[in-house]
Formats: sequence, structure tokens, C-alpha cells
Amino acid sequence: MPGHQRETSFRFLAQPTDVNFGGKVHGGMVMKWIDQAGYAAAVGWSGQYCVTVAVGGIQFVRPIVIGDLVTVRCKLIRTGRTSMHFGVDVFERDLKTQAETLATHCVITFVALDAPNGKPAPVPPWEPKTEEDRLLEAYAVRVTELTRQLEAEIERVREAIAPDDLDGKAV
Ligand SMILES: CCCCCCCCCCCCCCCC(=O)SCCNC(=O)CCNC(=O)[C@H](O)C(C)(C)COP(=O)(O)OP(=O)(O)OC[C@H]1O[C@@H](n2cnc3c(N)ncnc32)[C@H](O)[C@@H]1OP(=O)(O)O
Repeated sequence: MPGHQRETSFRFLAQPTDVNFGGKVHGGMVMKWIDQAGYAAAVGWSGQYCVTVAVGGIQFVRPIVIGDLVTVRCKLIRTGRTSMHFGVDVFERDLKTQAETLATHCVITFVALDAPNGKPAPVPPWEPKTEEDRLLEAYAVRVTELTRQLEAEIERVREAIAPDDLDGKAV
């Protein structure tokens, strides 16, 4: 039922096909897992098709190796009119020692659409209830602000170097 499931977790083993030459899971693979778990969380909350619109503050804190038990935990920390913001923690557990550590963290934002190629659609609102909820909501707002500042900076640099591209001096 939309508007009820605040947390979604995926759990699986890191496989040989997930790792790079150094034996560590690719950062891109971790981002794919985050995207998939976030997608499940966003569709679960909104009851609609959703697309990823931004990922902020991603940090690869610890490596994940083959055979580790991976947990991708998504927690809804803010809703806008059509957007949902999830705090995501990726944990790796060495099954031999049972020691679990945080491997990756980020905030991922999804927007619900009224159809797969449609327009942004309203989502059920989430209201913070505890002090921790309020802190997490403020954190999501701040991460979005910083992401937008980064986008503005990228746009500024792109415009500054565009004349060369237009002259055919760079590709
Ligand atoms: C039936 C078929 C089933 C298929 C089942 C297949 C399943 C298989 C497995 C799937 C596995 C995983 C899949 C993952 C999902 C993809 O990976 S989707 C692919 C990657 N994402 C995309 O292609 C999205 C591209 N972006 C867009 O199309 C447009 O930017 C969007 C998302 C439609 C938004 O358009 P827009 O014109 O910016 O709309 P606008 O009304 O201005 O903003 C909408 C909301 O976005 C927010 N927003 C916009 N930019 C940002 C930003 N940078 N930061 C934060 N918020 C932002 C706005 O603040 C606004 O929020 P609210 O204030 O309404 O809450």
C-alpha cells in the first residue's frame, strides 16, 4: 500500500562478476545496487513508476570483497511534492567473522511519474515525527542544495569552455 513502507533492504552475496582486477567490488556496481534498491523503495512508497533524479554525497568508505554479505538499506528521509529522498547505507559483512561495517553511503532522490514517459506526479507525503527524523529531513534538504550548487558550477564551466567546442577546436 503506498505511503506506508519507509524502509527497504536488499541482501545478497558479492559475486565474482561484481569485482575488479584488485578483487574489490566495482564502485559502479555498488551504485547499480543503490539505484535498484532505491527504485524498489520509491515505487513501494509512491505506488508509481519512478526515475532517479540525483545522487548526492556518495562516499565509498570501505571495500566490498567476493563472498561478503551485502545489505543495501534505503530509508525515506524526505518527500517533496513529486520527489522522494532516501538515505542509503550499504553494509558489508564478512560471514566468517560476522563483522559488519559501513561500505558506502549516499542520499538518492527519485521522482514519481504518472507514466513511464510521463510527467512528475504527486507522492504520499511523509512527515518527520522524531528529532532524528527532523535531522535526517534537514540533511536531505542540505544535500539537495549542495547538489544543485554543484550542477550550477558544472553548467558555469561548460558554458565557459563551449566556444571552443562550437569552433570545432575540441570534441
Ligand atoms: C511500467 C514500466 C516498469 C519498468 C520496470 C523496470 C524495472 C527495472 C529495474 C529498475 C532498476 C532501477 C531503475 C532506476 C530508475 C532509473 O534509473 S531511471 C533512469 C535515470 N533517470 C532518468 O532518466 C531521469 C531523467 N530526468 C528526467 O526525466 C527529469 O529530470 C524528471 C525526473 C522527470 C524531472 O523533470 P523536471 O522537469 O525537473 O521536473 P520538475 O517538476 O522541475 O521537478 C520534479 C521534482 O524533481 C526534483 N528535482 C529535480 N532535479 C533535482 C535534483 N537535481 N536534485 C533533487 N531533486 C531534484 C524537483 O525538486 C521536483 O521535486 P518536488 O518539489 O516536486 O518534490
